[in-house]
Amino acid sequence: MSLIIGLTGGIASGKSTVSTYLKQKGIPIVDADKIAREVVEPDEDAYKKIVETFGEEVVTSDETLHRKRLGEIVFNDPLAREKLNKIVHPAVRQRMVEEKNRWLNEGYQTVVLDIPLLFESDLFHLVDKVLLVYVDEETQLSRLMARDQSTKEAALKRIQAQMPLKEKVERADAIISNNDVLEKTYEQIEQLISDWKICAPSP
Ligand SMILES: CC(C)(COP(=O)(O)OP(=O)(O)OC[C@H]1O[C@@H](n2cnc3c(N)ncnc32)[C@H](O)[C@@H]1O)[C@@H](O)C(=O)NCCC(=O)NCCS
Ligand SMILES: Nc1ncnc2c1ncn2[C@@H]1O[C@H](COP(=O)(O)OP(=O)(O)OP(=O)(O)O)[C@@H](O)[C@H]1O
Repeated sequence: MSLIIGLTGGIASGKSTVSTYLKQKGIPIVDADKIAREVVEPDEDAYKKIVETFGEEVVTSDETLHRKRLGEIVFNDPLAREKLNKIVHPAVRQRMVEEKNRWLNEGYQTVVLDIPLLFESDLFHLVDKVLLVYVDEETQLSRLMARDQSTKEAALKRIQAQMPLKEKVERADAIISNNDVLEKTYEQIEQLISDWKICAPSP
């Protein structure tokens, strides 16, 4: 029996921290953020649509996407964000499913789909269980500002582009609280591996 886990949370809640730990245990991770970068490389359809929609100002001198500039546009304008999501999300979903199926075909029984917008994009049908990484609002804001070297205003805009973490809590199958030191987070992951009988070893 396979187990597909949807790993989610808010921005800077600690999804990568959890997925990195699980990866070290030999569990395959399908990373939506990574795929979202791949599908907007210059030779991809999504790239062309983004440039048509947002103009040359979102392209750098080496023809790659100017992520900072595009981020400034879409995190300040819900309609622009909706347009970008409509271009990028279908391609991301398709590649996530392909990647997950490849791991299953190789004989892995547990695959983790790391999807920041699992709730917002209603992607429950892709997973068997939802694992939420939780932090309180203050911690989320300070970690986001520190990691991205961003202002409070910019960080809040990004947080507010997502469903509040407190609402996500109610719909998750399990929650990892990442407010404390990393050691405490790792302990909770170990407990979850045991509770959900997660099969770590490669086939
Ligand atoms: C706007 C973009 C260019 C900004 O790039 P940047 O390098 O600054 O951020 P990065 O991609 O690393 O995303 C960081 C985090 O922002 C949040 N985020 C990204 N896109 C969105 C979005 N459309 N809505 C809400 N939150 C988002 C996620 O929590 C993500 O983990 C980029 O985020 C993007 O292309 N977003 C659209 C695709 C998308 O929704 N990706 C998220 C998962 S599929
Ligand atoms: N328990 C912790 N204690 C201190 N710092 C932490 C802890 N967990 C994560 N961090 C830091 O907080 C930041 C956000 O963590 P991480 O990148 O894992 O979040 P994320 O949910 O994957 O973010 P994103 O949504 O942007 O992809 C990082 O700089 C990370 O090093």
